Parts: sequence; structure tokens; C-alpha cells
Amino acid sequence: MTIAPSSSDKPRILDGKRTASALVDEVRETVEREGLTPGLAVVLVGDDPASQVYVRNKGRRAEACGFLSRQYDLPATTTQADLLALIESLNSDPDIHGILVQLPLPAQIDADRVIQAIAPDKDVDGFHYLNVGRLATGTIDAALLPCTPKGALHLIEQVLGADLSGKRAVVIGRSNIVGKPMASLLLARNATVTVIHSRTPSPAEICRQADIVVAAVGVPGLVTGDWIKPGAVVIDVGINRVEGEDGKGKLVGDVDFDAVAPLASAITPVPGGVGPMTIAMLMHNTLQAARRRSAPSS
Ligand SMILES: NC(=O)C1=CN([C@@H]2O[C@H](COP(=O)(O)OP(=O)(O)OC[C@H]3O[C@@H](n4cnc5c(N)ncnc54)[C@H](OP(=O)(O)O)[C@@H]3O)[C@@H](O)[C@H]2O)C=CC1
Ligand SMILES: Nc1nc(=O)c2c([nH]1)NC[C@@H]1CN(c3ccc(C(=O)N[C@@H](CCC(=O)O)C(=O)O)cc3)C=[N+]21
Ligand SMILES: [Mg+2]
Repeated sequence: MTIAPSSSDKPRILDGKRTASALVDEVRETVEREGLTPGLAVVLVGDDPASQVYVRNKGRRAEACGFLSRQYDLPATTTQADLLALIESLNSDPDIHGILVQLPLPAQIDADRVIQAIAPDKDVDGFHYLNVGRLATGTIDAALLPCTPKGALHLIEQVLGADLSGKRAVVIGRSNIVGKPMASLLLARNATVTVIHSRTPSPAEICRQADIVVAAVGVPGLVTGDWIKPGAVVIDVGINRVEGEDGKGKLVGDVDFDAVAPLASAITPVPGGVGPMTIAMLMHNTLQAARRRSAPSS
């Protein structure tokens, strides 16, 4: 569905929380209608408090969708062999359709080895080489797609529709979990895509050409008004914990919201933008994995 941006000067605030809720409702309805019990296993190694919050939110959402939700809390001292053994057992567990290993992992564990050990058809993060390759080569329908870029694209579609032909997109950040797959998805939708990273000279000048800006950097307020072409759609993936004026911690994005919002035709807030969409897309991917299991031809 395409909703035109509002004609007033006010930017449209893309409400990720509401859109995510609607997606989760759809997932739950599909689960009920088709009589499925998708199973999601979330593995958390160590006791990082932020990771614990995310993982708890994921478990709660999974239960709200009617999924089987299992959480594995492993100590920070877990060995790579132990983690790989758990992955193996989840790979062969018929009740489990999706496996997510929360990143980052402690230093003694090779995160790439762990990710590649996940069965590709249970890789609901979309980080396995097979899914990365499917996305990059255009066989997207067969891929499990990374949740954050998939969620960001869904918000972009609400404003611009599915076909981004003729649009210039700038992605800031080139990580494997956000920036690169975001660029691949935008390219697959026919946008003209440029990726900016820490070695890019004159980033503001490049960004100012963009009809679509996706910021996935981890630098609070990096994107200021002079980076933005009036009317651009601005998607802020950044999640940065900073100290607020009251001395308490608060979350801010990579975009200076107050400076950029008046210029943008649409913009995502932080919190309440891409974050909730990421979790909704994890549910969507888990449903997709479960449906493929019950009907391998689809
Ligand atoms: N909302 C959500 O669901 C999610 C949010 N996040 C958030 O998104 C942000 C990015 O995450 P992630 O991709 O994992 O981060 P990474 O740290 O893996 O990647 C950051 C990228 O930003 C680039 N970069 C760093 N500084 C600059 C700069 N000054 N100018 C231009 N580019 C720069 C880096 O360049 P280089 O490659 O050259 O080092 C790198 O490519 C973080 O705030 C994270 O918390 C992440 C995942 C999900
Ligand atoms: N294997 C793996 N997959 C991931 O998808 C993954 C990961 N590891 N490691 C960490 C990052 C980060 N991430 C977020 C998900 C939701 C919110 C989210 O819901 N944020 C809320 C705020 C939550 C809060 O208040 O802290 C919001 O933006 O409104 C944020 C960040 C997924 N990640
Ligand atoms: Mg990161």
C-alpha cells in the first residue's frame, strides 16, 4: 500500500511502533489460520544489559504471535565448542524453525563461525552466506532477509511504494548486518544506491543528493540539516544511549531529529522507528521459515 506524503509542510513521522504492531497482528492471524506453531530460539551469551532487554522483547513478541519461544542464556565464559553444539542441536530440532544468536558475542567466540553453523533455512537473521548471496544475486524470494533492513524498507515503501526507480538512495554505514544488506535491498527495488562509510570524503555533499537516506552508523546526531535535500525520506537506524539534559540515559539516533525533521518529507523517530520494525520482521521471518518447513515448495 502506498500512502502519499502529507501535503502540508509538516514531515510525516513514520511510526514504527504502530506499523510493527500491525505486522505482528498479521503474523498472529496467519499462525492461527494455518494452525502453525513456529518455534523461535534466541541464544544470548553473557550478561550485557542492553542485549538482555532486546532478547526479552523478542521473546515477548514471539509469544504474542503464538510461537513457541525458547531463550538460551549462556554464561559469558561459554566456549565456542559449547555454542556450536547448541546450534547443532537446534538445527536438528523439528520444533525450532528460527535460530537467532544475539550479537555481539564474547571475544573467545568466532561470531562468523557460529553464524555460518546455523542451518540456512533457520537463519532468521539472514546472516548466513547462503541468504546473503541470495539477496546479493537477486534471488530474493528464496532468501531470509536481515530484519533491520527489511523493516526499514517496509517503512520506505509506506511513503514511496515498492518500486524505487528513479530515486537516489544513500546508505550511511557498511556493516554486514545493516548497511550492506540495506544497499542490496534498495538496489533490488531499482533505486540508485550510494554507500557512505568512515573513509568517505565529503559525506554531507553526497548525502544531500539523496531522495532516501538510511543512517546506520552508531554516531549520535551525525546527520545534520546540511546533509539533507528538502523532501528526502530519512530512516534512522542508529540506536545510541546518551546522557539526557536531566542526567538520565536516553536513546537517540544517528540523525539530528530536530534539525532534519523540518526538511524531510518523512522521518523515523528513535525510539519508536526502525527498532520495533526489526523485531516485527524477526517474527515475519520465523513464520516464513515455519511455512517453508510445512510446505517445502512455497
Ligand atoms: N534499530 C535496529 O534494529 C538496529 C540498530 N542498530 C544500530 O545501528 C547503528 C549501526 O549498527 P551497525 O551497522 O551494527 O554498526 P557497525 O559499527 O558495525 O557499523 C557502522 C558503520 O558506520 C560507519 N561509520 C562510522 N563512523 C562514520 C562516520 N563518521 N561517517 C560515516 N560512516 C561512519 C562505519 O564505517 P567503516 O566500515 O569504515 O568502519 C561502519 O560501516 C548502531 O547505532 C546500532 O546500535 C543496529 C542493528 C539493529
Ligand atoms: N543476531 C542479532 N540480531 C539482531 O537483530 C540484533 C543483534 N543480534 N544485536 C543487536 C542489534 C540491535 N537490535 C535491535 C532490535 C530492536 C531494537 C528496538 O526495539 N529498539 C526500541 C527501543 C528499545 C529500548 O528502549 O532499548 C526502539 O528503537 O524503539 C533495537 C535494536 C537488534 N540487533
Ligand atoms: Mg553492531
